[in-house]
Amino acid sequence: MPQRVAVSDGANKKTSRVRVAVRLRPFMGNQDENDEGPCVKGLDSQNLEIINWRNATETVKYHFDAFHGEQTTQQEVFLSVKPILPHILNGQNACVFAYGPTGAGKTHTMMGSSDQPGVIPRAVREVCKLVKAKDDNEGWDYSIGMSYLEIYNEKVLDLLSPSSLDLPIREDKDKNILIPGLTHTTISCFSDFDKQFVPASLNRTTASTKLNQRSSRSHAVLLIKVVRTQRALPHRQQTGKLYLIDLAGSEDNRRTGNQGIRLKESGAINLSLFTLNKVVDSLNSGTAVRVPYRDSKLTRMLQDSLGGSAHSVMITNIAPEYKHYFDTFSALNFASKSKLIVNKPFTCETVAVPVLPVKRAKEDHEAGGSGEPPKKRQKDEKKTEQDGSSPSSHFHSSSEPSVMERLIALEKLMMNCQDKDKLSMLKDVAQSRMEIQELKEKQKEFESNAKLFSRLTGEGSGAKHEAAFKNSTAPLQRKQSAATKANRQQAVVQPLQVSQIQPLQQLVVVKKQSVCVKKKEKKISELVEPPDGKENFMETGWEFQLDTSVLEHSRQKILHVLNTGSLKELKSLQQIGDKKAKLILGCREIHGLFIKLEDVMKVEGMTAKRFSTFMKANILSAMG
Ligand SMILES: Nc1ncnc2c1ncn2[C@@H]1O[C@H](COP(=O)(O)OP(=O)(O)OP(=O)(O)O)[C@@H](O)[C@H]1O
Repeated sequence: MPQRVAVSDGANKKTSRVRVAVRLRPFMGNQDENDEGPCVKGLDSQNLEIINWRNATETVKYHFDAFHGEQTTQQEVFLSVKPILPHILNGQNACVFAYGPTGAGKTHTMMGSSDQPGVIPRAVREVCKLVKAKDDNEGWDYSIGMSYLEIYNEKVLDLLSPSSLDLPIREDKDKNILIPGLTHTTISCFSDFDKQFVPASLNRTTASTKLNQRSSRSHAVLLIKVVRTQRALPHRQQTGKLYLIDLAGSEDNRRTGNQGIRLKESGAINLSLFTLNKVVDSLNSGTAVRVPYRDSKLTRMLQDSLGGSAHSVMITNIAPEYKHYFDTFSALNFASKSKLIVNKPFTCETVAVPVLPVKRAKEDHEAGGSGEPPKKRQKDEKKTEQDGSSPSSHFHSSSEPSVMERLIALEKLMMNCQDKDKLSMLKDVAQSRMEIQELKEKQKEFESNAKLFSRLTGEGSGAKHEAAFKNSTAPLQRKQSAATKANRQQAVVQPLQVSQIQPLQQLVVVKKQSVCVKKKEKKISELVEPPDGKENFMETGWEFQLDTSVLEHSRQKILHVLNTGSLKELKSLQQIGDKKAKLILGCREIHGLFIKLEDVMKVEGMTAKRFSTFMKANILSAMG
């Protein structure tokens, strides 16, 4: 039985850094309603600058392994990829992926068109050429095979044999990623590949969105496998894999206008890209206990390509128009982070006679930061923070009213935190985004079930069931039917007469129209949380006993702290610790200011019950 071993290749003892190239697509003037010029400009073959959003007379500069300007040809972009291809003939893995916002040119870069073929056809042609050029006297036989799949709505679908079957992703004992059941076809030349690839690409899920007429709704992954077998004993066999990936674009749904199925797809796309971000953060931290590869199918599949055993090239596609400014800025920052990931290539080999496995030098997740000098961008951003210049009017586009707030919040957040905090905060933000998305999905599912339910139960009983449904969704929507309101008012009076509330009477004595609070020595936050966790009158309508103006004043005070408070000020709120305070800051960055107090339930872990406890503690505290 052949045994698979991982042997370190003498020629590749050095680590291999992810090479990051940035490609700027040509300006599409007619798409820019305000007819402004480009916001990004190339400086030379490695450097570019983007307008500083704080002051349009300044720019922020970035340095990458390669910068491809608007006039770059497909062949020139391919030259960034070409050097990694020979490795797959030596049993090593390589990966090329196009990353960037929707409509920025990823599919153009990877697939291209018949007259302007992209990286994928050029790379496959090159691999075929390299295999053909191998000297017979070296004593190895080569075979090339291909698989092609898409990750659509977190499902792995075979594009060569389309079906709705969600294929599993597995890992072998050498940490190679495998997809059992995925079609694998042998190809002997480029035209063999082309015959399979072109029709299979039509199976990929695409749709029209406001930002791209033919937007990829999935991540497309082409796998080219080169197996070489030694003719003589011990018939060593080496397998090299090349992943060529056209990622779906990150989407801001306020601008795509996505709804229904498009919105669901977008949720899955953004979720997997957020996870990709988290993986990059973990790898960069170098001390991560666990790199969250398994949190999305995309990152699970890229596990042996990012921070793993592959030679990788990331092509970040960006668009020059002002309306894409925020996406461009985020994509450039992500690309900057990715420069720090170091891969450790090794050769995968099987032999005909049993040999003891050679232990891989280190675990994948140890391939952390390379200790590159701090990015100049950060320095530039700091400089602009100090000068306090006013934001450019360019960004007050009517189509994107909150971009400025998001940028300001993001920057403020980054500036206020220590490096370690920054990292954990970024992780928290990504985590919250994921959870928010999941909650939204659940809520939608719940709503449609409820609608179906009320339809099934008929007209007469409909209102009753609807009321029941409204009650059960109350923690998310904070809307109350008249029926529930009445119940709550009752609850104000009733509990005062029963013994269960005895401990709380010691805490607060509240009369209508006037407020009188008697406190014992204990901390409010300790007292408002009943020890047995049961609901009591404090949980069900206590605020109705307070003077409305006092109550409103306290609520405004809390809202003000939530919206403007620094980390320290947030932590001074009752029930808010360090982690929650960071999550609130993160939530502010994603969703903007909290319009009403109930919006704080968007924060991860802030359930309706916790929110109610939080409110009680803080209102009582605000009242002194
Ligand atoms: N370098 C380029 N030269 C000419 N046209 C380009 C270039 N890059 C992109 N385009 C054009 O811009 C449009 C959007 O590009 P493309 O579909 O490749 O974007 P994308 O990033 O793949 O978007 P999505 O994530 O929505 O799939 C297409 O019409 C494409 O032909």
